[in-house]
Amino acid sequence: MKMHKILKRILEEKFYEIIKRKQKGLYFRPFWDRPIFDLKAYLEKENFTIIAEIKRASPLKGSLRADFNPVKLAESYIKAGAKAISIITEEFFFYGSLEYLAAVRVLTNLPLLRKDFIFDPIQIEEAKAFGADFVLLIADLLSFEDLRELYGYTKKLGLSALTEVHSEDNLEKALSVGVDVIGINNRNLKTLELDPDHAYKLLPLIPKGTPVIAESGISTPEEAKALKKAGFKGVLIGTALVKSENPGLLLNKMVEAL
Ligand SMILES: O=C(O)c1ccccc1NCC(=O)[C@H](O)[C@H](O)COP(=O)(O)O
Repeated sequence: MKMHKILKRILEEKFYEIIKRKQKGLYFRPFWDRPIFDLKAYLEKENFTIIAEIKRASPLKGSLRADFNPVKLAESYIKAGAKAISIITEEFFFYGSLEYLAAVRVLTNLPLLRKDFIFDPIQIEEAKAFGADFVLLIADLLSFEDLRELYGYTKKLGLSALTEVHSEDNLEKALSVGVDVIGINNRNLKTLELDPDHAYKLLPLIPKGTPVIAESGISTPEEAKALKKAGFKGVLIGTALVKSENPGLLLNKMVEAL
């Protein structure tokens, strides 16, 4: 789907308005000219990638941090050695924002993930306009046709996708679409229950050449190290970092432990 020029203009206007309001004194422009990003190649090049998440709240736990500041959090992640940053942009349940994505984009060239519930190609356009390098596509929430369309459109825009699965059926769906990076979510989106060992169970079902990221409920350096040893190419960590007294220190301990 090609973006209509009026829509593009609306997004640009919105972008400038937000930036002017929130980041006085700094110069920004939409990030349509970001280089093409290949998540699979990036994960293969890196030894192990910790994707540190900027997550203001969760539907179950509410606000995760009283002094939440996405820019400060991102700065501490960058300093601590994060290899990528995930920014939750969903507004109503996670209190996220596309503004956070744009604000982090200007801080770093690290790969940025727009983490949201993506159902429509326009959300992928937004992701690109606000500076993301890759988006989350949740196979458990999309039909085969929708996943194929959104995945294809993501690639067409020069972005990458982290395709998340929880169930074996949805893993098969993602593999038949031909996605190149899989995230296994330890959280069951039907029940919201967390099983920290779930990712280990699905890993053997994924072809060797497909990098796999373990997601949710990971909170210690030992857990990250064990996942690396088992063959995961990275982990996605939110709550444990955001709730930590010193997110940068905890992340650095994880990085050092690998
Ligand atoms: O985090 C939640 O409570 C949640 C509830 C419903 C749907 C999705 C949810 N989380 C989204 C995520 O995928 C996590 O933010 C991400 O995997 C990091 O997990 P964690 O380290 O456990 O915060």
